[in-house]
Amino acid sequence: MNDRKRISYNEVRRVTNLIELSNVSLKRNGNWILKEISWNIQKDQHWVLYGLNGAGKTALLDMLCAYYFPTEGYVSVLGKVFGRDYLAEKLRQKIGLVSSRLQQKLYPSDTAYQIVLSGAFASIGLYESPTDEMRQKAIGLLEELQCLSYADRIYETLSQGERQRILIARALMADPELLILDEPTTGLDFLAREQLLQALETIHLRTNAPTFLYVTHHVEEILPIFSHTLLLKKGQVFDSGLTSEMITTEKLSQLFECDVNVTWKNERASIRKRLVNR
Ligand SMILES: Nc1ncnc2c1ncn2[C@@H]1O[C@H](COP(=O)(O)OP(=O)(O)OP(=O)(O)O)[C@@H](O)[C@H]1O
Repeated sequence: MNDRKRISYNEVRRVTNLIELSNVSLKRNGNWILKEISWNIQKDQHWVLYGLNGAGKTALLDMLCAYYFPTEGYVSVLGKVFGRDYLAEKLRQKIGLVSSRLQQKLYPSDTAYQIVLSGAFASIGLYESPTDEMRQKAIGLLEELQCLSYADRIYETLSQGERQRILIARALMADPELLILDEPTTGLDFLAREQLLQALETIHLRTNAPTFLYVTHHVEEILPIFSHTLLLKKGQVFDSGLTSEMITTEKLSQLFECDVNVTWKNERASIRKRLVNR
């Protein structure tokens, strides 16, 4: 008799799903901020989380990083089931996070190099002695992201574009399985924005590239590498699926409840509000 362990469909599904949310709702201070969110992210997919101000993007990210626990529903991130497995710290070490909120927590007097190195320990500030291997890796990342020329500069003296690159290098120090970029182009001019997006395309080509989750309210930032998009509206999933099917004139006009025109050129989208004929 074959007594090999039978692998159930659910087990297989949970191995390929990097993130799985099923009917997730979140209540804060008496308000439902997220309502019945169901969302699966598989290892070979790169997602955009798209929604207007106040849609619930930050709340959703905070949940994925185990800062919030769902009021209702099932959440599994990188194989850790919320409520069953011990989470928070260990999980966050496997998630690279680039966000303006993280930027505010960093010590502004640290050098860019120190901030990148601190990513190896997932710490704010550098309290442990980095190994030679970590130092080499940090230098390699600074080189890859074209930040070597300002590696010894104090972080607060860097431009916003330079800071974001440093944060990406820091996030990659721990070889994350998931890289969350929360509106990483805020405050960047269009050239700095394009340079940052180009850096993401380069990271995507690495052999151990993480899965991307890119949060934005600008369709112009959606790169061809972002295969899937979730449209979030008022704390609920408006729709989700292939980016080419989500970022369309029809879909976004419904999402915004106003007539917009979405055009695609060279695999990049742009959006305009449709003018009313006078
Ligand atoms: N702790 C809280 N208590 C009550 N309401 C909250 C709390 N946190 C967030 N909210 C509300 O939930 C809604 C979603 O907020 P969230 O910050 O997640 O939106 P967002 O999509 O990230 O917006 P933005 O693009 O402007 O950053 C907002 O109306 C916000 O006021």
